[in-house]
Amino acid sequence: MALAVPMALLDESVSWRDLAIRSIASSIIDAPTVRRHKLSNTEISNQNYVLVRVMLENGVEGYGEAATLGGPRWAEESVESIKSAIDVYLAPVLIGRHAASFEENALRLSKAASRNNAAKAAIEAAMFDAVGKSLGLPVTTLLGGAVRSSFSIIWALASGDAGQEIEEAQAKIERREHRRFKIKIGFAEPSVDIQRLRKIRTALGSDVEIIVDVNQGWSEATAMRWMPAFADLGVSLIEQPLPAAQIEQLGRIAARTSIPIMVDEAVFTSAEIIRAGQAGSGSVISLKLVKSGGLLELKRAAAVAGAVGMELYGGCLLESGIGAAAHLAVFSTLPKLEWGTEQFGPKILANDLVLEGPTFRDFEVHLAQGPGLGIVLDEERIKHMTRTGN
Ligand SMILES: O=C(O)C[C@H]1C=CC(=O)O1
Ligand SMILES: [Mn+2]
Repeated sequence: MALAVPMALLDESVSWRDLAIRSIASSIIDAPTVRRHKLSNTEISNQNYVLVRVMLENGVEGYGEAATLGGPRWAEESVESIKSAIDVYLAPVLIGRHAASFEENALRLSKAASRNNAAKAAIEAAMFDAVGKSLGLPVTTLLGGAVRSSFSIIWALASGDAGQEIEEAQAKIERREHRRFKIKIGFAEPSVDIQRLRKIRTALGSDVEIIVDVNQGWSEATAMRWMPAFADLGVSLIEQPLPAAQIEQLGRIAARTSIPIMVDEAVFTSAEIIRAGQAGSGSVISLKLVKSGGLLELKRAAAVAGAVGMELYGGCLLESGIGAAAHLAVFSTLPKLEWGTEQFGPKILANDLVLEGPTFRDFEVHLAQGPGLGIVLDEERIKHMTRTGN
């Protein structure tokens, strides 16, 4: 099939050849976190990413990042599987192709490998970054234009130690960084989680927003028994209480609770979003690049979710400033984003991977500025954190 030349390239200063993909390189990064982060099914004190570098014929390099959480635990992809999917199956189908043919490139990626969403999203983010930098345009412009440049930003409390979590939350409020909190639960009995939450609620007061993420840790029976106690503590949202596959069961508990349910691990594809919508499984959806498999697909997921009546929440998988910039670029173009975002990942890292990227102030995260994703990598730090020997 002949490749169409995008209109922007009729500007003779950037030729078709300039935007051809010369190389795609991937590397594994192990980045320590400032503290232990616990989920119902795993815990980390090191975040693992695959950093993707797409080099164009004009010498411009774009960056993307695939995040994981606890190896192949949060989802089936691990940094090792992502790197080999990119190197062996995905990169080869894009070399020499036009980087700005985003839809066609996404089709080629989906023909080369099914799912592998984190890997595909990282490559697509890097292509957007490289093309944006080449054209002198922010990625948001390539995605249809931003309707917001800053977002209300949620922080996750996840050490499991109420005293530590209260101190951490109070410091975040004091520094005007966060006043909305998502608390990870489900690694202890609900009665223990309730005690922990009660301490946090008492210390922080009733004005502070509290969301809980169970990460699939409960059964339907446990949820039915304990959700009223969480409602009494003023929890505003319960994320993924049941195992991902239990869409109908989730629908049954959603119908019985006064707390909105957010679907996370249960919905990756648009078809899954529609199924969840039909089953009434949740009234809010967490949007993530590792689930959608690309920036354009995330926009479609948001539209489908909106059409089945779900409100939108800008999710994360503890991305660094690289992945956060890509998420915020897409989130900024969504007509609605009712719940703001939890793209706090750069702040959970002992050292972020970027020198310039999204910034955090006044309880908001602000879009990175400049062409492409607006990020500048901290190459020195990245060199230290790059895994060698693979
Ligand atoms: O939402 C998840 O399940 C994954 C992740 C995002 C924030 C956090 O604390 O954990
Ligand atoms: Mn979640």
